[in-house]
Amino acid sequence: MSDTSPLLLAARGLGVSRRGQSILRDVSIGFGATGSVAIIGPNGAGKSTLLALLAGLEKPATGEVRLGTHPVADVPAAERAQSIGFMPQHFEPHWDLVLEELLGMRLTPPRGQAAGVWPTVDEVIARHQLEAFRGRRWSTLSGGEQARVLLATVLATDPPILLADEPGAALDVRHRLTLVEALAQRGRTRLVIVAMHDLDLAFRHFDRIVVVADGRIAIDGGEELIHAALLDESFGVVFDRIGVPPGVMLRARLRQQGAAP
Ligand SMILES: Nc1ncnc2c1ncn2[C@@H]1O[C@H](COP(=O)(O)OP(=O)(O)OP(=O)(O)O)[C@@H](O)[C@H]1O
Repeated sequence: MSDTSPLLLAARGLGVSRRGQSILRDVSIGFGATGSVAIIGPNGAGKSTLLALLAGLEKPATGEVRLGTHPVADVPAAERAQSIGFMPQHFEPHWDLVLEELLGMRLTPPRGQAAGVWPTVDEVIARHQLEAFRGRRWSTLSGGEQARVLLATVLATDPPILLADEPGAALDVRHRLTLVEALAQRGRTRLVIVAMHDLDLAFRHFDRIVVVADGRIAIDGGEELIHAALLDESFGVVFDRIGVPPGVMLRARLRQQGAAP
């Protein structure tokens, strides 16, 4: 997408191989300081790997990720954690703490930083409507409840960049919609990059859609991509575009089911 503003996060020529298999190949992509970006693509396409590289949590075999003007690998971990909030697909804390303790640990500012700008545990609990879980141990929360808590902890410090790996996967329809709307809204003032499988929500709510397929960026653009034939090809299905004013919705069919009824 054409944008002349400086990039906040940029990847150039990323390549990753695991067990002799190429997982990402020559991936280059840049993101400005604001925007909501949905990363979509079939299972195993490389979405999580790309997010982990962008977060500086993994190192590529080739290429580089830059956070502002610095290679992300050179940014000290504490500073990186301040700049990039990362919500992984799976998270298990080292200790099975109760929510209040978990938030307390997360909300301790790094040494030398004033505590005043950080929200308190009570503020975060109130903001994200987590009162019912305050005294509950992590292991006793359902998958959807854990996802909500995780997001609250990641957002607590208001990082300029939020990377989230399928944050809505375990959420019921209302919570998923609430979450996606909140992430899209956040993209107006911050950079939000979300790997997700719900194409309908991606196209309806996000500014930019990046399709990763077979370790490459297959398409990168705006909502007009919903009409791209490459979308069908990337997912290996046939999409029917169904008019639902003001836009269209995708309904997938398996290719071997033949032509349209
Ligand atoms: N540690 C690992 N060792 C070997 N292969 C790996 C490892 N991590 C990931 N892979 C492989 O890399 C490929 C990309 O994985 P990745 O998790 O990035 O895909 P994804 O697009 O996020 O998939 P999904 O939608 O299923 O979450 C997959 O084939 C996966 O099996």
